[in-house]
Amino acid sequence: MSDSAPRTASSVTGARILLENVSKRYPGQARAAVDGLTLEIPAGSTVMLVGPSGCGKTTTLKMINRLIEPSEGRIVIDGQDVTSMNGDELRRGIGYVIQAGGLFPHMSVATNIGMVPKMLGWDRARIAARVDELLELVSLDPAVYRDRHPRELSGGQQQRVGVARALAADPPVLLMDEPFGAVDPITRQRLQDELINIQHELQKTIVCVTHDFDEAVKLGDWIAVFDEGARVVQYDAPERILAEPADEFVEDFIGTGAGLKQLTLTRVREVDLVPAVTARPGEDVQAVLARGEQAGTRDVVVLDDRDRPLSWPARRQLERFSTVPGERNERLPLVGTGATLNDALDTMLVSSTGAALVVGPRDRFEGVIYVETVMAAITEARRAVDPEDAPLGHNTGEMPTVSPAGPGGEGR
Ligand SMILES: Nc1ncnc2c1ncn2[C@@H]1O[C@H](COP(=O)(O)OP(=O)(O)OP(=O)(O)O)[C@@H](O)[C@H]1O
Repeated sequence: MSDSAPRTASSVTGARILLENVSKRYPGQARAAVDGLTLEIPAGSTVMLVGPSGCGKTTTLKMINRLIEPSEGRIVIDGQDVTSMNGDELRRGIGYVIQAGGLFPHMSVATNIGMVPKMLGWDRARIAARVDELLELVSLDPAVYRDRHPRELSGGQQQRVGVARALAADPPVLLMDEPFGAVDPITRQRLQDELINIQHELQKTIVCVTHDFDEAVKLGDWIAVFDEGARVVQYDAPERILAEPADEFVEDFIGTGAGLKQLTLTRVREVDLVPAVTARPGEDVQAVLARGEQAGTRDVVVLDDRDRPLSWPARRQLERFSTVPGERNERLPLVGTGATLNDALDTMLVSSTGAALVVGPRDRFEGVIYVETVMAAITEARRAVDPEDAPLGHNTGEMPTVSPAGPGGEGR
């Protein structure tokens, strides 16, 4: 992939993608699966493709890495027309994540993750170091997981390895097709949070297909709502789609509770966290309690050697010991900094603590969030998004859906 195009920000490693007038006609089908689609995917942003079953989401996604060849039109990545380049070469530069991870069952986790780097001719030491780095990134302990086989992993862990594999050669673009469709809701929430954290760190360009509108709101910087033939009905920021759905089709698609969905728009990292006194296993309990008193906080969080929360004992519990215990409490209410306030509330409700521990990248402890903070944030007005910032998205022969009046201009 060429490096010639300017990047929008110094930290952005993703590339801009432009679909220009792209169509796909499958043999024997009367209607085009994708009909004259023009779609801009800004560098470093996450764009979610949503719409009813069969509307052309997956076809659109797979045309970007040419697993499906477009019948017409051009696809430009980072200034380079990729429609005519070698497909295998193109795919080595684009991460691809599918449901359930799509791992090769007969290969170890490390071999799965190191596949593309190996094809690119990296030496063994560099691949091994990269595998460990990526396992850390997706919150799996390399020493425990690198030699396991996919069948020895939970669904969520397989999905994490799938993400690590897609990121292996540090591609500027990540394509995801229903990446979290096969895991239970709690694991899905956790994986979404991790993806948000990873994206915060890496700033890739992500195009993601989902059936789940809440997931689109949570993960997307921009959401493209498609109707049949990948017709762009609305392409805008989640805030604006919720506040001003372009037409009844989008309204139906959003479903009920748009007001509540606003809650999914604010992330934990955007609210003020309450600091806690942290302690290490083996520390003198009285010294820790004195520190807490001095800091005026009742929360003591015990961290492991990588700053990950082990337990969150109440003062009374702690007083029963002379030194801080090192056991891990498996039922700690944890939320990621990328989690939404909605998720934070869920976590608090499930654990009935009225508060949760917030962890950042690599599960490092960041602070405590209280239910009061969430309630206060809910009452705050939603963030304003300038409609002019919305990327380009329309189909041939239609008025562009992006106008100063916003993408709703078309149908209103
Ligand atoms: N290989 C194929 N041959 C013929 N028609 C196809 C092929 N793949 C997809 N289609 C048709 O193209 C249209 C778009 O399919 P696509 O899989 O892109 O939709 P989608 O929005 O991803 O659907 P879903 O949400 O159900 O996964 C559908 O009508 C589908 O039946």
